Amino acid sequence: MPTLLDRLWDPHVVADLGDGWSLLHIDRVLMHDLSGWRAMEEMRERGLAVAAPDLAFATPDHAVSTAPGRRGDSYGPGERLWSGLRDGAARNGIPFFDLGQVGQGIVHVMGPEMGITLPGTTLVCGDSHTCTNGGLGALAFGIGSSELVHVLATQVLRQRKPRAMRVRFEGRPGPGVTPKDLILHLIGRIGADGGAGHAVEFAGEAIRALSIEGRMTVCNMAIELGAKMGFVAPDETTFAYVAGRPFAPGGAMLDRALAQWRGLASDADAVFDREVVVDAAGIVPTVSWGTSPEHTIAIDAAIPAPGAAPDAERRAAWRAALDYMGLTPGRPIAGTPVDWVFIGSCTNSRMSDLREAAAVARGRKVAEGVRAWVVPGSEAVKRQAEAEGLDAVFRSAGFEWREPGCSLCVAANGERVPESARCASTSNRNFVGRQGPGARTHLMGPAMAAAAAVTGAIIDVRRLAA
Ligand SMILES: CC(C)[C@H](C(=O)O)[C@@H](O)C(=O)O
Ligand code: SF4
Repeated sequence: MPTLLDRLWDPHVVADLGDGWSLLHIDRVLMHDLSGWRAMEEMRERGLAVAAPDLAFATPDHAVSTAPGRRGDSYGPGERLWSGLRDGAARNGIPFFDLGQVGQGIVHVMGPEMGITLPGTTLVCGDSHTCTNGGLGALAFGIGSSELVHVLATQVLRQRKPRAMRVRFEGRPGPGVTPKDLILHLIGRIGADGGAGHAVEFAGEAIRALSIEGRMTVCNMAIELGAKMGFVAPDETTFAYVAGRPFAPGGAMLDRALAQWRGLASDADAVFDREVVVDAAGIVPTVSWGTSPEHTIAIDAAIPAPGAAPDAERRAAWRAALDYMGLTPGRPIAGTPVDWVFIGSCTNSRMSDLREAAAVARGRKVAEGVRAWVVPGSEAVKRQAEAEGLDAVFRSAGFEWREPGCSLCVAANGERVPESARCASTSNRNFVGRQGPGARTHLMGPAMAAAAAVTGAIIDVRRLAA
């Protein structure tokens, strides 16, 4: 009767600490320039050694400039974080993927792409979107700074086993409906706390049909459901993705791994603490209108009125969100003009995302008065996109083609959407001030964001003539 959560969790339990707590072995640690740098500083101050440097990996992503020709010191305040991460990694014998090298990128993009993330592994990072790696069937989750120091020093971590939740996307979504729409729709339906206290297994026909990149987009936003962990059972699609990657096992090791990985699934009679079924065929392109990822609506819907909120608390939240976003209830969300477009972030900056956006941008022009950025998720994505000529497609349409990093997703590197400007964004959080003080964010998928760029407004990409 075990669930996939049991099969991922139980083999990693080093000790049962009672009351639902376990001491877990951690198989992989990823570090970025904000949390990773700080953890290694603390290790040094306390005279602690890294227990297993060969299981840890580091790359700068948050506080580095993404301007063409950037260097580690291009963004002044980030220079210390970039060099601190580099020096900390060197001191501890941890591989560091520097700017301009394959392996550099948003930490959740580079882990899977380098074969660091493997099915069945426990993987942690001092970053809430670590759940992205669950797209490969890993038990991956974000941890706090003291936990990160603990893992680096001991390779184990004290954790409470979450409850098991399954979301089944049944049926197949229609043309023009992307993984981002699946997850935005789900969060809109069950709320930003819909997965709180749970680990979410994403399943069903629509999930099985997704590429690994699509599964990562879905798992990326598990945290926006309040779940620290989200994952998909690995299958042949997963195994084909992993094989041949730089840090993935090969030869006889791969055969042994595959034999194990094939067992990573929930039993047919597994019992979940919570189960949600979604009709994927009924989902249309979805966008956010407010300041929480649960504030999402179908592209053909009207901006909601606070009076329609389910309770008093949310009525107040909706009112404040509409005010911040400068939107009028009752008006269609489609047709809302945008000033900025951001295609990037660990949600949607991989090859499939850029291909999807480029297909819309090809032969079109960014609307007048709109600034549109494409920020590839990693150096490898950037090189591949350039090899396919996607950078040229974007550039000739008037998009800016930039260097890999988090950039406008969180505005931690000096890049920001100006105050009051409205941005169509492929990222995962539309919080107040997230893309810059006073900036207004609308979450959507890459094709929808590209469509907003070329029309100057939020629009149903399916209405753009081919
Ligand atoms: C800065 C980092 C710790 C943070 C996170 O934990 O997610 C960031 O990546 C984000 O997306 O808000
Ligand atoms: S791209 Fe955005 S969500 Fe992802 S790690 Fe960077 S800041 Fe966090």
